[in-house]
Amino acid sequence: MQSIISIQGLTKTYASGFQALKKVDLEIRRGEILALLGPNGAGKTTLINIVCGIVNPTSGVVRADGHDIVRDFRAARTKIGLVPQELTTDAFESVMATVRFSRGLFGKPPDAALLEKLLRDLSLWDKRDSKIMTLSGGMKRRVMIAKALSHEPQILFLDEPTAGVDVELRRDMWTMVRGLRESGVTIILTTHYIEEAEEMADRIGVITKGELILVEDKAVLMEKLGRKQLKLQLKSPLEAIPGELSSYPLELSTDKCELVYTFDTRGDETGIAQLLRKLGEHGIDFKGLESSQSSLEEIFVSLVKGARP
Ligand SMILES: Nc1ncnc2c1ncn2[C@@H]1O[C@H](COP(=O)(O)OP(=O)(O)OP(=O)(O)O)[C@@H](O)[C@H]1O
Repeated sequence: MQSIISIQGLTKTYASGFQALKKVDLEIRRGEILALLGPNGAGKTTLINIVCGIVNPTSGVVRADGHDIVRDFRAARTKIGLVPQELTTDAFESVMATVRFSRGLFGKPPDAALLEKLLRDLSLWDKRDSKIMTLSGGMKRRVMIAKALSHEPQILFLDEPTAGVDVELRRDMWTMVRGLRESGVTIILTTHYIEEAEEMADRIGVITKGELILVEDKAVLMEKLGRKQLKLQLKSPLEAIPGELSSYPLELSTDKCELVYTFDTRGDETGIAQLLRKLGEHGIDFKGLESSQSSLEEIFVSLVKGARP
C-alpha cells in the first residue's frame, strides 16, 4: 500500500546545537491511526512540526501525499490538518468566524453546510456565536480540531489531543477520531496516555531521544513483547519456593500467599500444565488462579528503559 506520508532520513538540529531528531524513517499508511509515544522531550512535536512546515528540517525528505514538504509546501500543507499542543486562536472571535477564517486561509470556497456539520459533530453548534474566550478548556480544544478540519484535510495531526481533558470528553474525542478514520482521514496522534494509544491506534511508534526505536502494529507489539502472568492464590502460606522448582520463573509474593508465574506468549508451550503437576507433587495447593497480560504501558516503559545508555 502506498504511504500517505513518507519520512526518510529526517534529522533536526536546533540552532542551540541540540539534535532533536536523528535519522528518522517512517512510512505512514493511508487511513491508519498511528500513535507516537515517547517521554517528554523525545522529539514528537519536532517531528510533527517539520511535517506541517512549522520547523525546518536539517536533512532528510518528507512527502505528504506525494508532495515534498519543502519544495512543494503549499500542496503538501493543504493535505494536512494540525491540532497543536497549545491552544492558539483569537480569543475575541466567535467559534464560527474562527473556523470559517481557517478554511479561507487554505483558499477553499465558503461551505456553510460543511462547517455546520463539523461544528455539530464536535458538539459546538450551540456555541457557534460565542467568543472563544468564553468557552471551557475542552470546548476550546474542540474548536482547534474544527479549525484543523475546516479545509477537509486527508491527514490530521493531533498533538496531545486530550491533555487536560476530562474522562468523558476524552471518550467523546476518541469516538470522533474513529469516525474521522472511517471517513478516510489518516490520523497521527501523540499522547502521554498509554491507554489512549492502546484504545485508538492501529500502529504504535515509540520515539525516545530523537530516535524512532520502533513502529509496529499494536496487536503484534502486544503479542511480541507482552508477557502473561499466572497468579496462584495459595491455600496456605509458603515459606519459600522449593529448590526443585527454582528453574521455573516463579515469584512468591511478600505476604507468601501468592505464587506468580511469568511466561512468554510467543512460546509454543506455556509450561503451565507441568508447573501445576510439580506444585501438586510438592503438596502446594491453591484455591484460585487468575491470569493477566502485560499492558502497553509496561511494554512502553521497558522499551524506553532499554533504549537508555
Ligand atoms: N526551538 C528549539 N530550540 C532548541 N531546542 C528545542 C527547540 N524546540 C524543541 N527543542 C528541544 O528538542 C527536544 C524535543 O522537543 P519536542 O518538543 O519535539 O519533544 P516532545 O517529544 O514533543 O516532548 P513533549 O512530550 O514534552 O511535548 C527537547 O529537548 C526540546 O527542548
